[in-house]
Amino acid sequence: MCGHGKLSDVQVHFFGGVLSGEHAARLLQHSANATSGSSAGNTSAEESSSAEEGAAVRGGSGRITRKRKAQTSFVSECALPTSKGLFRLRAYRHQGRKRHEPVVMVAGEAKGEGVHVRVHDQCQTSEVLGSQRCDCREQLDASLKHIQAHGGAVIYLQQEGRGIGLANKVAAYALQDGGLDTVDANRALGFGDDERSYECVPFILEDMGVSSVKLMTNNPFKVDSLRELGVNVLGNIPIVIPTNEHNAKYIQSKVQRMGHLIDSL
Ligand SMILES: Nc1nc2c(ncn2[C@@H]2O[C@H](COP(=O)(O)OP(=O)(O)OP(=O)(O)O)[C@@H](O)[C@H]2O)c(=O)[nH]1
Repeated sequence: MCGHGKLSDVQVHFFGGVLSGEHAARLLQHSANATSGSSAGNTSAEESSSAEEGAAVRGGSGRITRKRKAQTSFVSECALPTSKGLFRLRAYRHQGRKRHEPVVMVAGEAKGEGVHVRVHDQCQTSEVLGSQRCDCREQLDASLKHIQAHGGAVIYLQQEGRGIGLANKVAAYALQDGGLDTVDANRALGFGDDERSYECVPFILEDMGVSSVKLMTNNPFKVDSLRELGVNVLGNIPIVIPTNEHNAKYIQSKVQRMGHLIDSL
């Protein structure tokens, strides 16, 4: 990208404005790296490359790339006492388009038909740093409390920022500080609206002996994605979290632009 010209020549146009100079160049480089699969320099924190895996294939560009077979494996399980009660924590490793380590919090008998399951994606800004820009931490807390009461599982995936990674999410937040909503901010950075993949979930459920689920979510796209992967989703359990002054616009964007429903799907 920067083979010709100077950084100061680079401009990124986005809804409502133009970024220029080194910042724009860096954002474009991030976007290119993050969308180029396993090439070196990937910027998603949870993504890593490993040349020894999979078969070498030649892409349309003539570039040799590594095509990996998606694979999930169980690693171990331990007891996990928490402020919300005692859980079992199951750890997996997944190697696919992105490499990550899914974990599952399990309470009660989580096997067979109609198990209450939440598939939750990492949000360090709220879950670790206490951000109120979103409702992710509250959704995680509510899900853990729910499975303590009813039995079930929370599958926690390292897909920060709807899969774009932590640093890119901060860049998206910066654009939202300038007026874009969560969808347009992703697009301005060159990402899709949602870059998450749930390809490890069917294996994890099968490994746990879960044959069908009631999914704790307000997101129809998540239900459709899991059904397309072969997960038997019997229905959803809405997770309704009161909004605050900092996340009201984000929640509104999730409903208006990403099809989230507050009532039953
Ligand atoms: N790119 C981006 N990611 C965000 C933003 N706010 C939260 N996230 C990420 O969004 C993911 C959670 O997705 P949500 O759309 O809030 O909810 P969901 O999981 O699709 O739907 P529910 O199951 O109903 O919670 C987590 O990975 C967060 O890190 C944002 O403004 N931009």
